[in-house]
Parts: sequence; structure tokens; C-alpha cells
Amino acid sequence: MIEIRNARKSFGDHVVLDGIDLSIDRGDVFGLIGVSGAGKSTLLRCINRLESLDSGEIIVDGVDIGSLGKAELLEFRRGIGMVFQQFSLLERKNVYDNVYFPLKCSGAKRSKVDGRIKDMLELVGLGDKMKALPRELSGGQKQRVAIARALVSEPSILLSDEATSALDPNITESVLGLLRRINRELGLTIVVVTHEVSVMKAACTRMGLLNHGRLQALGTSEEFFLEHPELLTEFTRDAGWLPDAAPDEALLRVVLREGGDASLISDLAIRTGVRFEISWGGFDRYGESVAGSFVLKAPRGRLGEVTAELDALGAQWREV
Ligand SMILES: Nc1ncnc2c1ncn2[C@@H]1O[C@H](COP(=O)(O)OP(=O)(O)OP(=O)(O)O)[C@@H](O)[C@H]1O
Repeated sequence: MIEIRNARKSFGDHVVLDGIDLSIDRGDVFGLIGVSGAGKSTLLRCINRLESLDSGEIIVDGVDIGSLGKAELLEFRRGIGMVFQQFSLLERKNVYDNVYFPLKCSGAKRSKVDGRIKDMLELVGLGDKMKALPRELSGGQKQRVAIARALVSEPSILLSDEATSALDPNITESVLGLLRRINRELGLTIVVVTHEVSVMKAACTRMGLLNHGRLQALGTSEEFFLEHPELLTEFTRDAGWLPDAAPDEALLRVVLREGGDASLISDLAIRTGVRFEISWGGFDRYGESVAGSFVLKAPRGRLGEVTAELDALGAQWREV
């Protein structure tokens, strides 16, 4: 539904997007990740044409957004909600009026949209705060008002730029839960720029790693964390960490999933008679599922036999 083709953008001589090809499916929660300055926010802003590309195309639901005239662009933007890190609420207006504001701007009568505003405030858990002013709310509550305001126009896409980075971890957790729920209940496509590991693990169905304006890697969040954690050392120091291995030892990274392969490592040990050292690893929650990757030390002399058994057990593994 969002198709980005050979997107290029420079500010002066500085190339910020250097030929991005990417497609984001309907209903994805897509995480744009990368070091500071990689071009994440610029790409996000290009998706609703707050910035325009120098060349390339962004096609949303079959429409090349670069070709839209002024009126069409306004109409297109109505279908896209945006949440920034700064909540930018209207301080003198209460919660209800903040959420009503975008509808009012597009000419909707209060009486016509009253039910929708109240439903949206219920959905974000602020049904009892409609009369409160922004200064009477916590950071997480303000963020939820911003989300309600972005969603009240019933967009098909939500763009979120570091929206949870100012929140404490517990609140981040509830905002993420909310986004996941909205994603499921409303079938919304969400594109989120983030540096936060909790957001990547809990919310993102797929992620793209940007590096100097190029798409360096693309995959599910499980593929990043469990199979290629070395790509994430920028965000979590431990991600790509490996123990030392002697020349006669090999390190194998094995992925375990809740339910399926709980006894995989003991099965492997029984079948091969090798006493493995589990040198590193742990389980974590990815959206609704639990999975982990574990680094095993195996004698190099037995590697062929061990990896053949891993294949026979249907394990997901690689030597690291
Ligand atoms: N309007 C602008 N004019 C000039 N340079 C800009 C403009 N917007 C962004 N840049 C530059 O483009 C580069 C990419 O910026 P962008 O905000 O897209 O990166 P980012 O990956 O989102 O970084 P961060 O994680 O720090 O927000 C940066 O070097 C930035 O200074």
C-alpha cells in the first residue's frame, strides 16, 4: 500500500535519501530505525509530502503522491494521521476540543462527530478526562490525546516520529499496547520512527534499517533481534555481543520459540552426546509471541555432526 521507489533527496550537497526502495503493506507496523541523521524522519515526512523527493516515487494506494495538486494533497493528508514527539496540543483547549480540532478545521459540525470523538477518547483510555486541560495531564495522557487527535479523522495510515521517546517505560508500554490494539482493531498501517528497543520488539511487525540514506536491512523485528542482532548494536549494546571462543570451539546462534522448541538444546545434547555451554542468550516478547536466541559453544571437531542434528531437529541456527 505504500510503495517507495528509488527515493532520492538532498539538502544542498548533503544526500539524505540515496535511492530507497521499500514497500509497506496494509496493516503493518513498520519501524524505521537507524542512527541519528540516517534520514528516517525525512523519509517519514516524504510519505505525506511534508518534504518532497528530488526524484523517485512514493505510491500510496496506487496514487503517485508527487503528482497531487494542492487540493488533492490536502485530501490525501486527511487520510494520514501524524504523531510527533512534541505533542503540540492546544493548551487553552480541553482534551475533547483538542481532538475535535482537526474535524472542525475540515468543516465538521460538533453534533455530527461528537460520538466519534467520545469513542476515540474511550479507545485511548481518556473517557474520564474529556474536560481536562493539557496542563492537567501526564506525559502519557498527552501523548494519548495526540494519538486520538491523529486518529479521529479515521486515517488509513499513522506516521509516528519518536512519539514515545519522551515517555517513561511504563507509559511507553501502555501507549504501545494502545497502538497495537488500534492497529488490530482498525486495520491501520503504522510507520514509526524509533530508537527504542521496546518499541521495536513490542510494536513493530517489520523494520527497515537506514544507513546514510540507504536501506541497509529489512525484516521482521524477530529476524533483526534473533538472527542478526549485530545490526542493532547502535540501539542495545548487548545485541551483537559474543563470548570469546578458543580456536577449537565454534559458536552457534540458535533461535528458540515458545511452544515449538523448548527442549531443542537438550535434544541436541542427547542426540550428539555433546555437553554444550550456553554462553549467551535469553527470551523476550515480540508482539504477542515469545522467542529467544542462544549462543552455544560446541567443539569445532564435532561441528559437522552438531549442525546436521540441528537441521534434523528443524532448528533455525547459524554459526557466528
Ligand atoms: N530541512 C532540512 N534542511 C537541511 N538539512 C536537513 C533538513 N532536514 C534534515 N536535514 C538533515 O538531513 C539529515 C537527515 O535528517 P533526518 O532528520 O531525516 O535524520 P534522522 O535519521 O531522522 O535523525 P534523528 O534520529 O536524529 O532524528 C541530517 O543530517 C539533517 O541535518
